[in-house]
Amino acid sequence: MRASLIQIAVEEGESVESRRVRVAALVREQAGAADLVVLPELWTTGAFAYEEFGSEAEPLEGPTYEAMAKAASDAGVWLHAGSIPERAPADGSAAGEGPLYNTSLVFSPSGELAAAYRKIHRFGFDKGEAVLMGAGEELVTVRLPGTTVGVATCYDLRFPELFRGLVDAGAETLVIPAGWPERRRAHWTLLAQARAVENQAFVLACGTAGTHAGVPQAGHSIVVDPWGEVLAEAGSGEEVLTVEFDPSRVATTREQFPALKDRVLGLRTPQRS
Ligand SMILES: O=C(O)CCC(=O)C(=O)O
Repeated sequence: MRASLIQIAVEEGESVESRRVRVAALVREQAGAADLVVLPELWTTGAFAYEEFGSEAEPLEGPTYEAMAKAASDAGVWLHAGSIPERAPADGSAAGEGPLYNTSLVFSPSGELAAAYRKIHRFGFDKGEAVLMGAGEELVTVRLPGTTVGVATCYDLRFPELFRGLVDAGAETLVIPAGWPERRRAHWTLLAQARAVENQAFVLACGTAGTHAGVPQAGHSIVVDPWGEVLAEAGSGEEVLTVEFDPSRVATTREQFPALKDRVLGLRTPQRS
């Protein structure tokens, strides 16, 4: 399987619509070069452009959905289109001013929506996404030819129990769009490798480049194999990182070093008297 992670530069000088057109062209360029294309988190606005989440929010099937569905089918690729600020319907049925979510979209090579994932762990503690957006509640996996993909978004990377849930649901390849800041780049690399090793899974983690809302982005998108080896890593600028990997290595790694079988579930904390 060949995957291309498109590490988009999110800078303030470019409008959302221009970036959408530019990114769709980058996806189309992957025709014949990749089976799976991955984009970063909230690349329309930037993950730290909190003021724009509301004004640039879209319904699930909004302009980014339309552009990415078409780009996926034009290129004939599976496309993890990163995430959008989704404005959910107000009453669950009609369009309106409902809550915001950080929602990832995955398209099949015919441009059908294969999965949507609302980010479960919201970043910002007492500000930003954590207060502006709602929390997703469901783990999401998608079956691709040759591998089951488990999806997670950015800050989710810090929560190993989410990934164990994905593994229990059959995930073999973990795809993580992000807008990770440069300030904590060491955590990004370390956590990507940790999630790969502990889950004996491929990790494809795609970040952004550039600076928006005053936050320099880490870039350094990374692909890690089930043994924890880094197969490919981007630099800090805009870049398409293409890698070839063999998804069957997940099964062989899990057979040859069957640590996942030794999990002890339901551990109890000691009672203190
Ligand atoms: O956990 C971090 O350090 C970064 C998380 C983040 O930027 C996000 O989830 O948008």
